Amino acid sequence: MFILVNLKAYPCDPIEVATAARDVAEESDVRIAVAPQAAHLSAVAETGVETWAQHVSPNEHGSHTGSTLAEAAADAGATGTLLNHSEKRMKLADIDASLDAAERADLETIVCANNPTQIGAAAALAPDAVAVEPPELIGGDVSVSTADPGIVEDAVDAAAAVDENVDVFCGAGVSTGDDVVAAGDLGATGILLASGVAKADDPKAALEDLVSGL
Ligand SMILES: O=C[C@H](O)COP(=O)(O)O
Repeated sequence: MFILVNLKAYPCDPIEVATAARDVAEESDVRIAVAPQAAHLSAVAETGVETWAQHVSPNEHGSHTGSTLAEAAADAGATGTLLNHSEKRMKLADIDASLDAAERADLETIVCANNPTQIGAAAALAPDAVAVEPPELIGGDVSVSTADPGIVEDAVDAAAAVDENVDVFCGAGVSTGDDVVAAGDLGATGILLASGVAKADDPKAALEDLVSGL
C-alpha cells in the first residue's frame, strides 16, 4: 500500500509532516510520500521523505508565466506528481500533455478522477496510477471506503478493463488504519489523503494509525 499525503494549501508545517512521514515510513516499511505546495518542494525533499508535486503544467520551457514545470519539480526533488486533482481540474488535452511532461522529467504520475467512468478515461492516458475521489466526501469525516465502497470496486474494474498496469488509489475522508485496510480490501493499492494528517494535532500519531493495520 502506498500512502500519499497531499498537504493542499493547509496551514500545516510541511517540514513537521514530512519528517513524521519519513520516520513512519522507515519504522513501518510502508511507502509514504508527501505532496507539499510547489514552493515547499525543495525543503520537503531535503528531509528525505518521498516528495511529490501537487500538479505540473502541460508546458515545456518558454513564455508560460505562472507555470510549474515538471522539470522544475524534479529539480526541486519531486519524484512524482498528482494531476487533475478535484481542486485543480484540467482539460483532457492538458492532462495528456502534463503526462508527457512528467515522463520527460522522470516523474511518476497519478491522475485523479471523480468516478469510475472518468477513471477509465484517465487510465487510457497511461499514467502510473489513477485515484478515485468522490468530491462530496473530500475533507469529510467518513472515508470513501465506508461511505461508497462500490465506487472503489467499480474504479478498480474500470481501470483494469483499460490497462491492468495502472494502479488504483482511492481518497476522500480517509483518516484511520481501519479506513486504509478497508480500501485495500476493495482493491485499492494506494491512498490519497490530506486532512487526516495535514489538520491533525499530531501528524506522526495520525500516520502511525494509518499504517497500523498494514
Ligand atoms: O488529495 C487528497 C484528497 O482530496 C482527500 O482529501 P481528504 O483526505 O482531506 O478527504
